[in-house]
Amino acid sequence: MKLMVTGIGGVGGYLASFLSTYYPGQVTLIARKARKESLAAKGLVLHSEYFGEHVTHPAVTDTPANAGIQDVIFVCVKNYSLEAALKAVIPCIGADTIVFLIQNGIDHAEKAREIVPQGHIIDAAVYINSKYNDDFSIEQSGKFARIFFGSDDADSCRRVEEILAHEGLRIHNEGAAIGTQIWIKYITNCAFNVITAYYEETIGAIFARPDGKEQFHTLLEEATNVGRATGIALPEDLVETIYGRVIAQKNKDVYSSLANDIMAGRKSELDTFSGLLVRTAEKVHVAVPLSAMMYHAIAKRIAERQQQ
Ligand SMILES: NC(=O)C1=CN([C@@H]2O[C@H](COP(=O)(O)OP(=O)(O)OC[C@H]3O[C@@H](n4cnc5c(N)ncnc54)[C@H](OP(=O)(O)O)[C@@H]3O)[C@@H](O)[C@H]2O)C=CC1
Ligand SMILES: CC(C)(CO)C(=O)C(=O)O
Repeated sequence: MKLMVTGIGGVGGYLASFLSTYYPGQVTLIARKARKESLAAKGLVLHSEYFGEHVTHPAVTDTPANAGIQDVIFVCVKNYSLEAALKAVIPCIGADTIVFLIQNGIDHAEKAREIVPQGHIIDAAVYINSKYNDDFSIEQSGKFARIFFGSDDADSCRRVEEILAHEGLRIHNEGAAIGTQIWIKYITNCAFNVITAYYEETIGAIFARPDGKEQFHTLLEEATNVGRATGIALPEDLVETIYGRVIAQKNKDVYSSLANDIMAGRKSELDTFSGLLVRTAEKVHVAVPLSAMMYHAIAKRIAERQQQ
């Protein structure tokens, strides 16, 4: 079997370590420059609270075409890198190749369909806290790594389910109903990622603010209202379910991928979250005042920092 992972950061690094543990000799990583050199020289190093310590040695290349047609390509880049990453792996996509997308957001599958000439696209929503370190090792914190995935192609979903059914990942094959999970994750991100980026504080510190929990709840409500207005089927008690889950979360000493990127001065997925939410809200005539306020405030802060 030929498995490829492109985007060897927090999420892709974890998944690549998981895959190369169970499928040694069958995994190729797509990485560039210093990351590629490091992965080739030292292997892929994972420090994971959930999966343990692993050093694996999958093949690494910055020239995907050399790896040939793949069975599954896991695309783990940020939303804004999707187009470039997909175009680079087109030579590896045959008629039967599964292109498994792991991005936060709601528009990446549609974008991917326009780029990928053949094969089968599977969309996924991942719940994990993982990042890459300066030495390109991967650090996963928390006792969970969960993936919901699906598409209307049941055969491809079953093939991926068989590949991923191992300790170190909790998997949920949602089939054609994946859109609901994509929106549930998106709503979570439009609250969790945006509020941690707005305050540049951990979710625990935000909940200790007098209005922190209420603001988090309002962000969930706003995003849920937008989702429903677009016609997506969402559970009746969704806001309370997500709110309750995050309130009950044991480790609250965490930011989000968005907050981490903004605080580190890196390019971010702000537009993927509140930017797109605010634009969609306008189209479907739903008021999202808190999301809009936080979006504009964060965007302004990023622009000001870039000018300094
Ligand atoms: N991190 C987390 O805990 C979570 C992240 N997510 C989502 O998962 C997705 C991935 O996030 P995350 O893993 O954090 O991202 P990272 O920034 O950690 O990693 C992205 C990786 O993609 C690489 N990359 C960028 N462009 C290309 C390209 N054209 N070809 C090949 N590789 C490329 C980058 O390498 P380079 O240095 O070469 O640019 C980097 O290694 C995002 O949509 C995020 O929102 C979801 C849940 C949790
Ligand atoms: C929900 C959360 C915070 C962790 O899975 C996330 O998706 C992110 O950090 O991007």
